[in-house]
Parts: sequence; structure tokens; C-alpha cells
Amino acid sequence: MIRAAILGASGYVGGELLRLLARHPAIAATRLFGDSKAGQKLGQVHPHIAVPLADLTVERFDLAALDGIDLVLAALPHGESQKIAGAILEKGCKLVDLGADFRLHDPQDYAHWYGEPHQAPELLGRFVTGIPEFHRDAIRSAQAVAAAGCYPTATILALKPLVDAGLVDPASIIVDAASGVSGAGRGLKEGTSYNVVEGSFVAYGLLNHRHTAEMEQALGATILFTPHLAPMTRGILATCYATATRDMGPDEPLSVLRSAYADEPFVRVSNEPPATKWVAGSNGAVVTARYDPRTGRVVALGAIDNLGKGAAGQMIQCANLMTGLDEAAGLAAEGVFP
Ligand SMILES: NC(=O)C1=CN([C@@H]2O[C@H](COP(=O)(O)OP(=O)(O)OC[C@H]3O[C@@H](n4cnc5c(N)ncnc54)[C@H](OP(=O)(O)O)[C@@H]3O)[C@@H](O)[C@H]2O)C=CC1
Ligand SMILES: CC(=O)N[C@@H](CCC(=O)OP(=O)(O)O)C(=O)O
Repeated sequence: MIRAAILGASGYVGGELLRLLARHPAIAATRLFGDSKAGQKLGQVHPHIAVPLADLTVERFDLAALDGIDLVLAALPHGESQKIAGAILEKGCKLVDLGADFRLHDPQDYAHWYGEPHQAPELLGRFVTGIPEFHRDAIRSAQAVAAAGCYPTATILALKPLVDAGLVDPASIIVDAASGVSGAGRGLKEGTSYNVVEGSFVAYGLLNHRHTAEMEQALGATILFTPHLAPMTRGILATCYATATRDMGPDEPLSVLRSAYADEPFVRVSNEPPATKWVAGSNGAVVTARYDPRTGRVVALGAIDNLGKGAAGQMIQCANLMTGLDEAAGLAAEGVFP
């Protein structure tokens, strides 16, 4: 059994990691770390988790507690893992980090989009981008992986094969994406309370959402990205538009996606526009795309569960690769529907 420690175990992503690891054949969650909930039994913190995991106690992080740990899964607020990643790697643990700390390759980009200097720029080169569909071999041999953000994962899966095939102008991309409220984390905030979110649909982060940088880095593109908050618990739907580089049949982008993802266990190419419910609770992603001859534009859509392929599922998919396990161990592509 691979012994895993979870940092941020008391958060929403931590809860989803634990739900998935409870049934994982080869990775066991053995040490759980939190902050304000340190000292509490996991069953109190995450009522959806059953014994034996529910009997474990959430601890405050201590490097010595990583003795005997093979794998660290970190789901911490931005800025926290760059303080400790060096020591974790020094100890010889494999690390999958979900925060944004090690996603952007250029520390200047991090400073620009996150408003503070990077505290461990010397470690950036050691992290491989955690989207297995595009970085599988590098992830297999990596000690450290920076799992992609939720909006970027949906967007990159929908667009990258089309950009790589030269079908769309990378300078013309517009992304409108909507997220479920769990994407904002567990902390109570006025903007995510039930009475504010229910029956409403709102855009936020106009012109400056930090995920723009991650999408632009992955696609080599210039992107106008507008995130939205949708009145649902889980899910992200990204609707992406770009100017086509030439005339083509309406289904040519769909064919490109089909070839790109033909052998992928978690990415399904659909003729129909995908719904977030198709992938809720799973590590699945569903994408589709069309060319519109009337406007000369390509539209591409991607649906994921923000806590699944957008977070915990993708982390486990990366960890499976890093530890030589079956990439799909403990993961499903099918959502909870209806
Ligand atoms: N939610 C989502 O869909 C996605 C989230 N992410 C990213 O994953 C990370 C975790 O997200 P999420 O689970 O939603 O967030 P939550 O707010 O739900 O959980 C945060 C976790 O971090 C712990 N924590 C908070 N402050 C500190 C600190 N100073 N030192 C150590 N631990 C701390 C919390 O502990 P405690 O509760 O005990 O105080 C909790 O376990 C974030 O970086 C987020 O941006 C990425 C993709 C999708
Ligand atoms: C609905 C909502 O608020 N979503 C979050 C994004 C999700 C997230 O956790 O950000 P990282 O992927 O960078 O870690 C937001 O827009 O800030």
C-alpha cells in the first residue's frame, strides 16, 4: 500500500480526496492535516466519510509526521504549499499540489496574477503540469506535479487539440465558464451563501481572473476569460470561442477532438453539448466542438466536476501515474445522473 498524507484534508477538495481514497485499491490516506479543524476526528469534519477513515484525527502539519509517507496530496490555499514544498521533496516524498503555487512557470507571472512574490521560485522547474492527457510521460517520472486549476482543466481539454491542429487563431480565444459553488471552497462567504446564489447567475473576476494566466500558458494563446457562479453544488461548463484559421466542415473540430482523445480513459467526445451532471462525482470530462461557417468561428465546450477532474480526481490520476499504478485506479468516468 502507498501511504499518503493529505494537506488540507478538512477542506472540500480534502473531503473529495478522502471519498475517493476510501475505495482506492493501492493508496491509503494515513495522515490528515488541517488548520482550524486540527484536533477534530475526520468523521466530525466530513460526515460523508465512514470508518475506518472517519476515526482518524486531523492534525496540524509537522514535517516529522511525514516519516514513512510516500505521497503528499496538497489542497491548500494559494501561497501555503510554496512554504513547505521544498522540505517535503527533500524528505523524498512524491508531491501532487493542487494550489496555484507551482502551476505558472514564470515567477513574474505568479507575482502579477496573485499579487505577491513567489517564495520558492527555485522549485518551479521541478513541477510537471498535472493534466495527464497532455503530460502523461513527464508525470510518470516526476517527483512533483502541479495539478491544473478547475476552469483551466475544462478549457484546456476543450481547446488544446484544436489549437495544436492549427484550426483556431490562438489570439482570438474567448472563454465563458460557469462553476458550481463548491469551487469557492468551504469557508463561509456572503457571495456564496444560499440566499445569494439560489435562483441567480452571476459573472465575476472581469478581465483579471487568475486562471487566465494558466490557460494562456497551456495554450500559447491570448484569452479573454469570464468566470460565472452557477446555482449548483458541483460542476464546471466552459464554453470557448475562437476565430477559425480557415474554412472547414462544421464537424472538423469534432473529428480533431475524437482523434486526440480516442484512447483517453476519462475524456469523452460527445456530439451533443455536455452537461455538468454527466460527470458529477466522477473524474470524467466531456468535450465537443463545431465550426460555424456563418461567423467563421469555432465553438468548443468542456464539462467536468470541479471537485473531480478539476481537483481531487485529477490529483489521484496524477498520483497513480507517479507511483506506477493503473492510471484509472480508484477513479470513475461516469457521473451521478440524474
Ligand atoms: N474547490 C474546488 O473545486 C477547487 C479547489 N482548488 C484549490 O484547492 C485548494 C483547496 O481548495 P478547497 O478544498 O476548495 O478549499 P477549502 O477552503 O474548502 O479548504 C482549505 C483547506 O486548507 C486548510 N488550510 C487553510 N489555511 C491553512 C493554512 N494556513 N495552513 C494549512 N492549512 C490551511 C483548511 O484547514 P481547516 O479547514 O482545518 O482550517 C482546509 O483543510 C485551493 O488552493 C483551491 O483554490 C483547485 C481546484 C478546484
Ligand atoms: C466558484 C469559485 O469561486 N471558483 C474559484 C476557482 C476555483 C479554485 O479553486 O481555484 P484554483 O483552481 O486556482 O485553485 C474562483 O474563481 O476563485
